[in-house]
Amino acid sequence: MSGTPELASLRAELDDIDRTLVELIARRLDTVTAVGKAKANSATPVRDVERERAVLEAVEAVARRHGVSGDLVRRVFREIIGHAVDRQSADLIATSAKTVTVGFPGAEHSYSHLAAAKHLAGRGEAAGFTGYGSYADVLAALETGECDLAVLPIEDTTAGSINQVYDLLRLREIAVVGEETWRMNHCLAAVGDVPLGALTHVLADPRGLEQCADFLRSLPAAITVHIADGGEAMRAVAERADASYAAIGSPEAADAHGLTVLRPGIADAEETFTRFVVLAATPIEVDARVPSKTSLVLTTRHEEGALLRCLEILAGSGHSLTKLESRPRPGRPFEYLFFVDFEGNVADPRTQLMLDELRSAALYIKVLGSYPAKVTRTEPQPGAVPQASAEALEAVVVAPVAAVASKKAKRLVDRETRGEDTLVRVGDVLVGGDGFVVMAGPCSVESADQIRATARAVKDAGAHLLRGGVFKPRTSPYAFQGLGWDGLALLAEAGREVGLPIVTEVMAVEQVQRMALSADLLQVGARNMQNFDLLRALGKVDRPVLLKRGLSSTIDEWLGAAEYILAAGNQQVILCERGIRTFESATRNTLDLSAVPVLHERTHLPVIIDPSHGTGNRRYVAPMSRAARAVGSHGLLIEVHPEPDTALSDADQSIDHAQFAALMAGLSR
Ligand SMILES: O=C(O)C(=O)C[C@]1(C(=O)O)C=C[C@@H](O)C=C1
Repeated sequence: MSGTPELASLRAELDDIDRTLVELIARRLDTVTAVGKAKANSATPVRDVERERAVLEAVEAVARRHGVSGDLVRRVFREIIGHAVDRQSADLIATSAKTVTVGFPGAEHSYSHLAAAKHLAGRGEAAGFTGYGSYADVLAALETGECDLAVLPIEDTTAGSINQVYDLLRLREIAVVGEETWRMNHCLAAVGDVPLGALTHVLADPRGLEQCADFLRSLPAAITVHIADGGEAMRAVAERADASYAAIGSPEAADAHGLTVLRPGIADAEETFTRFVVLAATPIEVDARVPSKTSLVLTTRHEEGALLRCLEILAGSGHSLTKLESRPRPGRPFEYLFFVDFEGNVADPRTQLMLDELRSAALYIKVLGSYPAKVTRTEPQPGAVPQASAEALEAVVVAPVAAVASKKAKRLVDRETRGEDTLVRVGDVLVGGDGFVVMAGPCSVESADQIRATARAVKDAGAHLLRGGVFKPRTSPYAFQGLGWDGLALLAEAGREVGLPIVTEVMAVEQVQRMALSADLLQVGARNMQNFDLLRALGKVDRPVLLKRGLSSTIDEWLGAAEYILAAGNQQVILCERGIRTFESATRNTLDLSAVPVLHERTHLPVIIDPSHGTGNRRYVAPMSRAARAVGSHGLLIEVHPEPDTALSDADQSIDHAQFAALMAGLSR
């Protein structure tokens, strides 16, 4: 150690003070843990904002009496109290004894790595950390089980939201299980104590460059070099060992690579925080006493004021919105989906009720998860969530969620839940309400020529959607099974050519995501009506679903199947009556047209009729189409083929182009 004996003795005294400070922090943490246990025994919420404010005011007053900056002491204590809340929350959440593996984007000592380490320290769990090359790579590691948790940056207070992460959250089957914040304290570091004027290159990640733009303008001679993250920039500068190269990153990364900090705190904004999401393969249950947030993805209905209605449901039920982010809705230019964060917990029956209401007001909802909140309002706002009474909280803790849910008599499909008719938008076509929509095309897509010819013919006759099977559930395994994905490409191309949205059957869970990319309406066939895994998977995509009635299903079973889709988040369901099995053998099935008025009474969902399967005989398709219209259905699904007698499937019930044109003319009479 360098310096005079006096300096050495003063430093020894400082070491002693620092040790005492840390020992006192440890003692405070022990007491905080005991306070947490006392709260757990008395159903008291973990967070007490009033108490925190009192603690901060008290320590600030002490600081002032000793001539110490009140602001400094407030900041230090905010960190300490934040950690106390983490500890108490973690004690209420079941954690495993094993070492948790955590994936993060970038190199060691990147901000994501630092935030991940901070988060795991807050949970009091042993962890191993692995850096990955991209956000998608981190999530792939989570999905394969290589990591238990993933930590990704999602927004920062100067450069805004990280869209790529929002898009991944929408697409992947992952849950948000936590959040973390990190104060970005960018510094400039190099291999030695070089004057700034001697620097020729500054390495940094794009967001770091954006956040330090003003500072960088003071180094006009230096070229900026984009690197994936600050940790990697520091590593590269250390490895290069060239004094004219500097890096922007955290002081922790500079330290770890033995670099000299040339300038600390170079970010333009005084305080830049980044918020990170913590992700896992499955959601967690958060104890009702832990201050929690819930994240979800939402698509609004095509009605005026639809977003406002959703926000009113949140606010009206006492759930404070903490973030609303809009992103483009894939496949729908200039339409948006919304990412919503609010203070609340899906384990709370009040939040469940609010979500049920939201589900029926929105078109599509995907709940990403509930998790202990880190970023909450510190000051109570006017109109903030009223503090729940002790009895109410006790009720939350005691009432098992399943018991509350099972008492619910109303379902999302029920008319009582939603008075207005649901309008389902398919491409630019609205199904439901007063409209009458005709979907027509071959039973199976057989060739490019066949589907193109029929697409043109049905369009010219006035059809609104093009149908065509590509995966065919046939009674015999030896019958034509459809052209598969190649067929879908032909159908999509034909639909595009004539300007009609397309509908086709999805048969398996694995097909759902891929099919949703090109089909405008996903059909569930009669044989799959109670394939609950398939229904749940369809509930998780933002694409409308055409749900055919099962061959031997009652109306109630059919609505139960639709409920699976709605309950999983997707409210865009059209029901399709296609005939049921009865003793009558004069027709292939018995077309139950009485289902239409029954359904109008019982559900808000649109219902259409398939007279082709319903009768199995082309002679009856036109009369039953007229009857379907008369009875109040919202549309038709009709099989049309250029040469029905040569059709590879359902030849008997297909009509040709001229017959379809006549049918359409007959409908308008
Ligand atoms: O006093 C409490 O209830 C505590 O749990 C302690 C403490 C703190 O660290 O001071 C922590 C969390 C609460 O929000 C308020 C204060």
